[in-house]
Amino acid sequence: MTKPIIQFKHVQKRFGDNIIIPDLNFTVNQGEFVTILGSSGSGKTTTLKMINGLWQPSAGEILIDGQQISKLDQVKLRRHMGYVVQQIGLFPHMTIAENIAVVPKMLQWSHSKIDRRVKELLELVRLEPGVYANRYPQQLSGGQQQRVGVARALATNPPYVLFDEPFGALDALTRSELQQEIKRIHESLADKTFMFVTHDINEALFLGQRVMVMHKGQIVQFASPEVLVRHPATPFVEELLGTVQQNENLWRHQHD
Ligand SMILES: Nc1ncnc2c1ncn2[C@@H]1O[C@H](COP(=O)(O)OP(=O)(O)OP(=O)(O)O)[C@@H](O)[C@H]1O
Repeated sequence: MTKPIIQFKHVQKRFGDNIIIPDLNFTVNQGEFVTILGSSGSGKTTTLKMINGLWQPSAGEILIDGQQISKLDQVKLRRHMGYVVQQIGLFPHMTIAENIAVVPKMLQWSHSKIDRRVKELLELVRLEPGVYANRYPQQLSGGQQQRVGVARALATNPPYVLFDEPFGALDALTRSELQQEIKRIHESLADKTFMFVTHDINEALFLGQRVMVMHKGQIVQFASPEVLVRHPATPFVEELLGTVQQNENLWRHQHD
């Protein structure tokens, strides 16, 4: 059965006089993998930041698991949401194991519980614990550091994980590997809700069970990849999909 887990009801966000998001309405169900796709400045990051309570909406309401976000304890809320960003933000003076263990330590988990969890997470993101646990971030490649970022976000087993362009700075091959990993991880963890911001349409279509297309602070289409490709709702979506086709044509042409 589908259970609404993140709901936006007439959400507006303004910075000063600037209305960035005029009236946002959507529902994400428990266990879904939703990608948010849109041009630069369309409000993707702002939407994610309102989900984890980093920013408050200027009007309207956001419900997390049926409860108004404004009434929830903000620290607890953030601990229930993993957050993975492009600038991973690993602490350079801490080992990989220590980086993953930051929040569990704050929550005063026992040493043995932390050790077990770190090992489990490193295995989940396919970094051999014996090799990587005691290394420092600068001894890892960009892709490996992103894997640590994912492990850290999952450390306390949060029901929601938010991703903000996590693979934006990686080369195409590493990016594609990590996309497959993140899809596998979502499938292997029952009932986790993933929301993933990207401006790469291929990434959005590959990862998302549904894709939310944003333009100028509004949702122009929120549908499965199949529906999006077959029935683009607006000329903007058509244009986005057209860029994929153009790239393919270019690639084919070059290899003819
Ligand atoms: N703290 C802020 N103060 C004022 N304006 C802001 C602030 N944060 C974001 N904005 C504006 O809000 C709009 C949406 O920004 P947001 O970061 O959500 O876009 P985005 O879709 O994530 O873009 P990108 O893909 O470039 O990261 C932009 O026009 C941005 O300039």
